Amino acid sequence: MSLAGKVAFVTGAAQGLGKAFSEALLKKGAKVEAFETVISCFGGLDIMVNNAGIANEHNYALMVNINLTGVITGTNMAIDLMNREKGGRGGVIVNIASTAGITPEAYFAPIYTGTKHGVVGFTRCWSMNPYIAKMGLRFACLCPAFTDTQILCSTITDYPEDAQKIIQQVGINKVETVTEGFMQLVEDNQCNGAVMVITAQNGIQYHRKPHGISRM
Ligand SMILES: NC(=O)C1=CN([C@@H]2O[C@H](COP(=O)(O)OP(=O)(O)OC[C@H]3O[C@@H](n4cnc5c(N)ncnc54)[C@H](O)[C@@H]3O)[C@@H](O)[C@H]2O)C=CC1
Ligand SMILES: CCCCCC(=O)/C=C/[C@H]1C=CC(=O)[C@@H]1CCCCCCC(=O)O
Repeated sequence: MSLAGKVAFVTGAAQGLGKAFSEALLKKGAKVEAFETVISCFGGLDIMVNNAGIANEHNYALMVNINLTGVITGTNMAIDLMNREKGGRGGVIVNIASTAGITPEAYFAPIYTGTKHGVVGFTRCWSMNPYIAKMGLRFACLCPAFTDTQILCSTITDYPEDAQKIIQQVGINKVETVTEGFMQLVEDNQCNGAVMVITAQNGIQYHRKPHGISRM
């Protein structure tokens, strides 16, 4: 997908990965906008990134609301705006999960892990929907392991030694590597249903191979 002139919306773009994703999209010529103005200013939406998330095991209602309900709400709103059958231009929806959404390895974050499993399942399910080809939509899920942003300082302070052990085992991703993987998901038009895993040890890998929407 050429990104020149495309309109993107990234949730949680004030800092961390959301900010890096927005900057990478802008560099390629996309317009990164606030949701309220995408229709009035740019006539539509092409790229939706549900990125906002927190790590707070003490307030599970808030975390489920932001990490899972937020992704579902953002996806539903984007589908409405992007659906070709309803006058939209089609496009891609990228949901940001975590390796915690695939393999639970740390006992201290069961709720965070649950929300991210939800994001992976939700996104994969949409990618298999036979109607999305007509709607002109594709779906992908990005699952980074620990990455060098502020979220790392959150709830893991409750279990600093255990967290440190896991972090030492799996390492810490650079934001640049995660952004590179993210841009692959956005730019590859044939990529639907990808679940991309990014670790410091193994770099960018696909947990589930993408399938082209044309073959559905
Ligand atoms: N940094 C890491 O180790 C990893 C992060 N992730 C995921 O990546 C995503 C981005 O996180 P990071 O950039 O790392 O963390 P971060 O803490 O730097 O950024 C999170 C962003 O989400 C926004 N946000 C939080 N609650 C919000 C709300 N209610 N409404 C709107 N925005 C809200 C914040 O303002 C912030 O801009 C999250 O979904 C996180 O779970 C996934 C795997 C690893
Ligand atoms: C190997 C796990 C990588 C998890 C990457 C991630 O999303 C990290 C987020 C953490 C930042 C602060 C936290 O409290 C978050 C969760 C910490 C551990 C999650 C591990 C889940 C698991 O793999 O069991």
